[in-house]
Amino acid sequence: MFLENKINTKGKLGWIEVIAGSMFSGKTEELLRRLRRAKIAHQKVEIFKPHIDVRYSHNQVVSHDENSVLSTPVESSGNILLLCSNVDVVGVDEAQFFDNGLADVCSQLANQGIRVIVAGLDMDFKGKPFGPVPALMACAEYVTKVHAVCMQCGDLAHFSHRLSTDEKLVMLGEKAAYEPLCRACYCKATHKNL
Ligand SMILES: Nc1ncnc2c1ncn2[C@@H]1O[C@H](COP(=O)(O)OP(=O)(O)O)[C@@H](O)[C@H]1O
Ligand SMILES: Cc1cn([C@H]2C[C@H](O)[C@@H](COP(=O)(O)O)O2)c(=O)[nH]c1=O
Ligand SMILES: [Zn+2]
Repeated sequence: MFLENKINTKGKLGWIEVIAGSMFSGKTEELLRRLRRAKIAHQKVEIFKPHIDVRYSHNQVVSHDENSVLSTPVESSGNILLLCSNVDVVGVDEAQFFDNGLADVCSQLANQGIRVIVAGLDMDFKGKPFGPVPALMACAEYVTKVHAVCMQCGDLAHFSHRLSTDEKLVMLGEKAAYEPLCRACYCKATHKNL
């Protein structure tokens, strides 16, 4: 389990944590757990999500188990910088939907002494790196890869298999639209060779 350092000990800078994995792997729950602990420690926390993520709520980060926290929807990563004065911890969910400036924004926040915790899909439904998440994983001090349970065989899953033939990169949805699969079951489902 991830245990946090103390914020800003002896004038040190902040840092970046990334929580990445497939759909249903517990990214949002882990993000909410870390943010809850920061609030218990009386740290000032701000939470952001991309404005296009209206799946459960316009202004809340919500997990598949319906745990939630208020958040600010933003149109671009640059808005996060503008909205982060006097903050100890910044949380970002659904990072895959942000622009490629997100890694730079998170680095700037960390350089200002802020702890930045980012959650997002590392791969899209085709198994390709998704948006700014891979770059963030490269810049982060701490990367936690979480896994779902494969809906076909029960192994660890790290692919998000789309159940429709829709080819759009961005298609919001949950269980009716996607299933988490392990590598073997994903290859079988998408007719890729092992
Ligand atoms: N196939 C699955 N594997 C793991 N968890 C699942 C699965 N299907 C539903 N869940 C539920 O989803 C929860 C994780 O939700 P959430 O944190 O929102 O995931 P993520 O943000 O990674 O999509 C789990 O605690 C579990 O109750
Ligand atoms: C794989 C994949 C997913 N999406 C969408 C589907 C959901 O709305 C979110 C992921 O949410 P979660 O909190 O990780 O469950 O992303 C997409 O638009 N395109 C994709 O390829
Ligand atoms: Zn499987």
